[in-house]
Amino acid sequence: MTLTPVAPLPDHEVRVRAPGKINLSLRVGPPDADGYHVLSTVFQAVSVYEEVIASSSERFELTVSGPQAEVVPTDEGNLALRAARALADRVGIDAGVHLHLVKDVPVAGGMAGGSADAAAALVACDALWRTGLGREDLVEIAAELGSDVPFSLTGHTAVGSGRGHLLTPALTRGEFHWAFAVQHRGLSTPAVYRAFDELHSGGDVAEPDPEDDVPLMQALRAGDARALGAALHNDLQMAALELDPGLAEPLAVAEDAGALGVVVSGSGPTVAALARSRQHALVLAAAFTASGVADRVLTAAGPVAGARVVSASD
Ligand SMILES: C[C@@](CO)(OP(=O)(O)O)[C@H](O)COP(=O)(O)OP(=O)(O)OC[C@H]1O[C@@H](n2ccc(N)nc2=O)[C@H](O)[C@@H]1O
Ligand SMILES: Nc1ncnc2c1ncn2[C@@H]1O[C@H](COP(=O)(O)OP(=O)(O)O)[C@@H](O)[C@H]1O
Repeated sequence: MTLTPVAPLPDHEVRVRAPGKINLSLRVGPPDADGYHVLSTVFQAVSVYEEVIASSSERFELTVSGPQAEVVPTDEGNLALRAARALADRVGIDAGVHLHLVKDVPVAGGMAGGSADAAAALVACDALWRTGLGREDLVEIAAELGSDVPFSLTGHTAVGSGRGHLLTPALTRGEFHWAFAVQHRGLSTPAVYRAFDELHSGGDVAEPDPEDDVPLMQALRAGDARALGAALHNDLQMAALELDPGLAEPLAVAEDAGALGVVVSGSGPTVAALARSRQHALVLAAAFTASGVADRVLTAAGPVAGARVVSASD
């Protein structure tokens, strides 16, 4: 494809918001030749947001603010910067960008904050540089950046297969309300997958079967929070608990406080508790706070949309 990008306008700025996610179900199969695991997962985007502000610059630059800004890499390891470079390479644009990340999604928390930043950077730079690419092109670049990045673009609720990057939208009714117990200590995603492999070194891992999530999909379609709570599932939870045994505490606190269901989010260590209502989510959050089992406590609702432009100035 030959594209002739228009030079970015000076002082042009684009703001994009992208959500964090939880895995309502995460079923993990054996690793493939590259060490990646075949997944069957159900993602839900929740109303905890990253904001990426992209502005014209001759260089690729990045600044970060938010509750854990000091632990976020600002060099080439930052997924948002990698996303901007990947898009520039794809369209052959000879320009840089300044990205400012306003982070709210927990860092290394299993809620895909870095993926949200990458998706937001793609959408922001696409608008800034007026690349003319289609949505499918952005999804393709997203999948090269990380397994969770396509979902951060898409949002809502979706079934993920392959490495988690092949998405099918899921039907849902109404809103679900969540409380999150966040740990600043974080967990490394590759380390949790390695711990999963060690726990299953006897070779007892089968290909994940989406049929196992039929009750969960029915609960989503019916908007039945109680049935959803009973169907939450995470094959990585035991591995996360092995690496961070302290996670048993927020899991127990949420159960004692009457959560409809409680699960480690993705590779953890964030613990997600499903509430009956917005009000009940505040009750669960108060239980997390009062028991001192979290460094930070959040409430949110889902599903919400994926990465979207919120404002653009010419
Ligand atoms: C566990 C999950 C569940 O949604 O999310 P997080 O908890 O990280 O948010 C994902 O599978 C994480 O996706 P993401 O964080 O994008 O992973 P990637 O950058 O693609 O890969 C990071 C590392 O995770 C492992 N990995 C990732 C995906 C996958 N299907 N199998 C894997 O084994 C590999 O060790 C890989 O080197
Ligand atoms: N934009 C970013 N925000 C946060 N972490 C990032 C970013 N880019 C790269 N990283 C690195 O990726 C790691 C995991 O990122 P994150 O997406 O927050 O967690 P998770 O994969 O658990 O959902 C971080 O510990 C950090 O070293």
